[in-house]
Amino acid sequence: MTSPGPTVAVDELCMTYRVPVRNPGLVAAARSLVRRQYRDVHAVQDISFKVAAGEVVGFLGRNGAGKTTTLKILAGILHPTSGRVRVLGDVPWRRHTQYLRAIALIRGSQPIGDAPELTVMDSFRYQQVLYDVAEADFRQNLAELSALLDLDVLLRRQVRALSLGERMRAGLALALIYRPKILFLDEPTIGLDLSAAKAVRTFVAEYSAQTGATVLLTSHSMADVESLCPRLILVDNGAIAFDGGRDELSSVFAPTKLIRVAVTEDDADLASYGDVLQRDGNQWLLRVDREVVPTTTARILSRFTVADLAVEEPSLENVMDQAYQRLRQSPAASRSITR
Ligand SMILES: Nc1ncnc2c1ncn2[C@@H]1O[C@H](COP(=O)(O)OP(=O)(O)OP(=O)(O)O)[C@@H](O)[C@H]1O
Repeated sequence: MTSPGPTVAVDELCMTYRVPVRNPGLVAAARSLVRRQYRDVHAVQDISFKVAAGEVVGFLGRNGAGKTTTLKILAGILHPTSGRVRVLGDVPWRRHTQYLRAIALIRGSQPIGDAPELTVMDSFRYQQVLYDVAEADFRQNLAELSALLDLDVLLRRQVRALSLGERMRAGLALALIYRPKILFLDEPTIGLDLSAAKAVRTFVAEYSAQTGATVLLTSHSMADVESLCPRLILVDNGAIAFDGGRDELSSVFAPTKLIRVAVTEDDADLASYGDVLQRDGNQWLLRVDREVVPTTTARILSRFTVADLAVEEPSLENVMDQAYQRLRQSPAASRSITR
């Protein structure tokens, strides 16, 4: 398989689901037997983006934005309604064996396969056969993954008896035993406790750094996004609302910064320098428009005796909250529901 150009190239991708609709009640149920009505849900509308080899990209958006649908198309599970996609130079939904052996889709909601009666070790052996992993590679990969994900204690247990966090650890290792070049991670830390989520993040970062794997990650956890993704693609109503770096996202969607300042004067009043978010004695937390930060700090420094001053970016959570509020008022694309 050759891979000319970007690792992932998505061009004008659209996906429409046709879903049956009916009014509640017995009469409507009987009527729907004779004449079924449908509506179209445009889950993905004209999405285009590229991802280079080794990039770790956060694919973000509100509930129902179209993230999982896009990842399923990239992973070859869904055939899109229209558009062009190349991943590693291949068309995902053709499901070439070579392609399926180069990618992994890992879903936090269903981290492990369909055979809960197998032990974890049997699941690994099954995966080895399925993905044609040579015995020596299998042993080496399993040893490395076991050490990183603390799997030894799980290998002889039945999949059905694992907790969610244990399933996620085992699921990640199962997906990576064949060393995929691309990871599609759909909410990999959903439902995990703090330390389990941190372990998954650390592991994903190490895997991509060690192997140069490309990662496309959806998550509602800003801790995941913050620690893993230098680049963010924000989708809304099935369309791309933003594609760029974290700082750029802040400047687009959060037009303010925070100035944290401590002055020595007891009677100082800084209320006229910005919105006062907090005041604790001589310490003030002010919110000011981004473009006036330099002049505001200069004015504060010249007017007061400043003991400490720091300019802070709003947290990613805050930026995303502002982005979602903005998109709620003016969606990136208005999803048309046709009947
Ligand atoms: N199999 C399906 N049949 C019909 N509609 C679907 C199907 N799967 C998803 N949808 C609809 O497509 C839209 C996008 O769904 P998708 O699961 O891609 O969103 P998401 O961004 O992953 O959301 P979340 O953050 O809640 O997981 C939603 O309106 C959803 O209801």
